[in-house]
Amino acid sequence: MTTIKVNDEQEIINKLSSYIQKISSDSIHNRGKFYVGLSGGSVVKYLCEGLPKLDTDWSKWVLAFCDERVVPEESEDSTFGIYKRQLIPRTGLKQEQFVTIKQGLSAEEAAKDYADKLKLVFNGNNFKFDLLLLGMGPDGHTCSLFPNHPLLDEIHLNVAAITDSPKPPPARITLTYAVVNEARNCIFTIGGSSKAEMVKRILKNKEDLPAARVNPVNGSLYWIIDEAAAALL
Ligand SMILES: O=C1O[C@H](COP(=O)(O)O)[C@@H](O)[C@H](O)[C@H]1O
Repeated sequence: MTTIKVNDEQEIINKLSSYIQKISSDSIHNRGKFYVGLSGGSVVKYLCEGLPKLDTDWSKWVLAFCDERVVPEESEDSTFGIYKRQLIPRTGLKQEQFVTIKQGLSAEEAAKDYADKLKLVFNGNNFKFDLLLLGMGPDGHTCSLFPNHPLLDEIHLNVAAITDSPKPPPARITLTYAVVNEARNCIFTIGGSSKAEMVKRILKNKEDLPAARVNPVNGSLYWIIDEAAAALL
């Protein structure tokens, strides 16, 4: 694991962008495509500011979601909806390159449908992302994997439904650790003082919280943390 401390959120964006530039270029050069998993929350802002500056062949990108809220695409809570409005118009990306959840389904149905779509883009059940862009909530959750939730122990499903998310909205779908820990690269970006206590509990005290369970078996893990979030380390 590599921990990168930076001064502020602007430096998070700069550092994150340089990792994405390198990993996407290598993936496209070596395998012809770049498979990336996006998160919601604060990661959206970092990506919407950083990605438009990349020098890349956007047509080679395949974008999916580490988790998604089961809400209408027009809702402020829809992670894809935000990228659609704030990222697509500023890059060469097209909507068809995003693997999205189907509208109008229950969380259970949406998770199954999303897993089927991932099977198609990955040509099978081995969902090997080149890069997962992860956030962490102040409670230590990542994706929609929350502390003390039974989904933390899900070993059969690649994509799971959750209908009792402690953070609203309650209905979501999420990648499970079976997929997360198969990724070639995982990058957490953590900014702000509200995350400082949790950063300490995970990186210093080594507590077993959801974000701490991200540990790719054959991949690289990076935590990019700003000064405010790293204050208690
Ligand atoms: O609900 C969610 O929260 C996490 C963390 O969000 P943040 O705003 O604290 O960074 C996010 O990574 C996840 O994708 C989202 O659905």
